Amino acid sequence: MFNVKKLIFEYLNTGTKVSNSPAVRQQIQVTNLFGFIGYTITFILGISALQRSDFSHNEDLYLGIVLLIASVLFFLSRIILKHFQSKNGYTFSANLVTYALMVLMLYLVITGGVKSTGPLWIYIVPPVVLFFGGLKRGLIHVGLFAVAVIVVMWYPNNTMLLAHYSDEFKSRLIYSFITVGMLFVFYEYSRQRSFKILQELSQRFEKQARLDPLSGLQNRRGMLEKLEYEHQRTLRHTKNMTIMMCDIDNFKRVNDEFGHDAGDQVIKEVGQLFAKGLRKQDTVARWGGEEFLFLLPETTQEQAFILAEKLRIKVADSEYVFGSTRLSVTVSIGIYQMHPQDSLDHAISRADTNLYRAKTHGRNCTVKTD
Ligand SMILES: Nc1nc2c(ncn2[C@@H]2O[C@H](COP(=O)(O)OP(=O)(O)OP(=O)(O)O)[C@@H](O)[C@H]2O)c(=O)[nH]1
Repeated sequence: MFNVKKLIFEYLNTGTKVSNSPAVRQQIQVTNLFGFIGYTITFILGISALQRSDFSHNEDLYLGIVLLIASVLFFLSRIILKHFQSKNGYTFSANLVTYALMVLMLYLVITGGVKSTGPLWIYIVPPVVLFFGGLKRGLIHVGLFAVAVIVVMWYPNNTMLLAHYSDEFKSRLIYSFITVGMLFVFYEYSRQRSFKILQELSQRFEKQARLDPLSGLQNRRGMLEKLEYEHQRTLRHTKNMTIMMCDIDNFKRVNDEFGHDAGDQVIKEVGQLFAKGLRKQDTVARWGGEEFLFLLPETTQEQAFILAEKLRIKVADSEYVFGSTRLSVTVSIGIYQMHPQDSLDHAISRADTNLYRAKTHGRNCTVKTD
């Protein structure tokens, strides 16, 4: 079945794969839309100008030819975008539309188009060039275009004009063009600013959604994403990967004896101590309550054991100060080195089993699979 909706969707999204940025993707969609409107309208107007001209040498013939050339250039921009699905392809395509449009508009101003109505089309220049070129380049293009129109219209003795315009028409045209241009510049500036603020906010929320507010470490969600990524990488490159599950011992007692706030402080400090003791490629996350999960890429369980013992001793040797209270805690750690056939759930549960064994061995110790 002929699916019009799908066809339109595919048409508008041609070339959008070149970028993950919603702003750039939107820009490409508008380029596609403008390209379509551009080449169909110029094509229709071009054909009707040719028909009017009866193919004899008059203004309509030239107008028709210029409009058809513009139509071909707009169509070409789409072909470039489709075949060179890259950032350079998009830039080239957008520049082609921008310059073809500006030259066409200037031609309409010079010749007057149909019965001197040609200049009325110039108002489409500001929105199109600002959208395609962005604020800075767009502003330069609008400015250059306005200067070109002024030069053409006010050149001594109207030497550059083929059409006749009254002085009132020329001045009103340029004033209104500058007003419309400035409004679009302001609109584009506000649009870009709002977009930037929204993007920053969304990035901040995205980051926060992966962080544990108490310890500042990754939370379960952030860690699961990292685990998934590392797991895939390890499988692809047949590398070692070890995980460690760690739990603060008798933590209930810390809460009961010193209060929940003191317990929170201990979780935070132990977390920071862990984070400081790791290499850049390792990750530690607060997995839940007083539990931490370590992800150690390219590490065997023997290497992990050395690290775990170092961290365990560091925690035990540290003093945690809460007001006038000084307390110490210990941790138990379960290690598991992943095998290629292991699922993540299986690996985590095996690390958990080793942690349980550490607890039953009297706590404050590290257990790996024998
Ligand atoms: N202060 C504080 N306490 C928490 C937090 N999350 C969990 N807890 C407490 O941690 C304690 C964990 O207790 P248990 O699971 O019995 O384990 P435990 O006392 O550490 O004993 P073992 O694990 O067997 O060594 C509970 O009292 C929880 O309320 C937290 O975010 N802050």
